[in-house]
Amino acid sequence: MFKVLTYDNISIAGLERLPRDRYEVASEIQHPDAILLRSHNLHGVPIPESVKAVGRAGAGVNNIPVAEYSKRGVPVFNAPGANANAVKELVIAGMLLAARNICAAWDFARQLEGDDEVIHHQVEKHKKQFAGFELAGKTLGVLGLGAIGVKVANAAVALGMHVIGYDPLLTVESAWQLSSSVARAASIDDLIAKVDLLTLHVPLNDQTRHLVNAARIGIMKKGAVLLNFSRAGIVDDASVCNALNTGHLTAYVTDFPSRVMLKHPRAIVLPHIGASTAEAEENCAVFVADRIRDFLENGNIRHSVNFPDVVMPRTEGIRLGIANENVPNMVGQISSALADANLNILDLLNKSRGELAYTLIDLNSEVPPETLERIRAIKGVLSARVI
Ligand SMILES: NC(=O)C1=CN([C@@H]2O[C@H](COP(=O)(O)OP(=O)(O)OC[C@H]3O[C@@H](n4cnc5c(N)ncnc54)[C@H](O)[C@@H]3O)[C@@H](O)[C@H]2O)C=CC1
Ligand SMILES: O=C(O)CCC(=O)C(=O)O
Repeated sequence: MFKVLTYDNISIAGLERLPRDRYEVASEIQHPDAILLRSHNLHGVPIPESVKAVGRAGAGVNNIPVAEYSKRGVPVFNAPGANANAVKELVIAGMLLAARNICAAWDFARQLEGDDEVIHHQVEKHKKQFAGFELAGKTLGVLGLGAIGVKVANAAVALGMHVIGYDPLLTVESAWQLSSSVARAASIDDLIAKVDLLTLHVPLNDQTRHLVNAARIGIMKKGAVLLNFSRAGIVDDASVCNALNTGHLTAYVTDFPSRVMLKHPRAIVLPHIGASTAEAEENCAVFVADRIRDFLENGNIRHSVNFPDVVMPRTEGIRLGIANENVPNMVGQISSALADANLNILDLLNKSRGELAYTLIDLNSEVPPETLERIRAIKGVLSARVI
């Protein structure tokens, strides 16, 4: 039996990918083989010795200390693109909420009193304060053209907007998906200086923390709208607050509320619901549960954020999965240990990614415990298990 510890609300469709006759899945469990989570913060949470894999049912992994798991030879999986459509739809909604002052107009309408004639009179008298602008013809800047950014850019083109994008690490896959109408900015500053609305779709990391700060807001057009459905921390909220106060920014729309933004009349703050649709929750949970299962049962790695993709079809025999540092002579030392135990290698696949590597080896017979311990003791081996 494999044990899977869950945090957060994981879609049942995903949990059902882990059959009950082979998996014990619970929110409280001792010695888990894997952790399945959404936004729960794992920073500072001790890593149980037993954990072999972590699955993030979503895109962002800034809630997971990936480097610490890497040192332990534990792959962290996510679900790239599985919730992108949900976020795209909320971003489009966010642009419309801001452009048409929908939140303030709704608040106004809900507090009206009196009979229909009075209400009608009040509506016609005051509606001018909620006059907005149309998205068609406006310029949208999309920072980060990954799974979400590409979908947002293409949808904005379909709405008649001019779209400019910036992503120095644009993948070939994203480039294929992106509308040819999307123009390319030369830099972040070039992008944000040109746009009427700016939407952020980058991960939170050391390069993107406070990427939108007072200096950058200063070069945005007066009256621009900022949308942040990426992460708190990418935007310096205090600077955005100042810009909203002076009118330099017309609106800030986000699903990452903070104290300074909560009650601000020009901020539209939502709970973190970008990915909260039945479809996205199911897509993410199914995607990542399948990856966790394939890793636990076959040692295969697909869509890990820290290890390379290593997938070998399962044949007869015993399989060894070894995570190691990407340094010379690892495979040589592992092979020697196996040869000394008189084990014959049927198949072997070794791949590296940055400082890490992963090796799958199919063998003709059982690995003696002392051989496994010898492999684990090789300098640079991070984890090794018989599968
Ligand atoms: N509000 C919500 O509920 C959700 C928020 N997110 C957030 O959105 C982020 C993006 O998600 P995806 O598009 O699925 O990820 P992705 O990995 O497909 O795309 C991210 C893109 O950002 C680019 N990028 C990285 N650093 C950059 C920089 N400094 N400047 C410009 N581009 C940069 C990358 O090259 C990549 O193309 C996630 O990391 C997560 O933080 C994701 C899903 C749901
Ligand atoms: O699970 C969620 O609702 C959070 C989604 C998210 O922020 C992500 O996938 O990065």
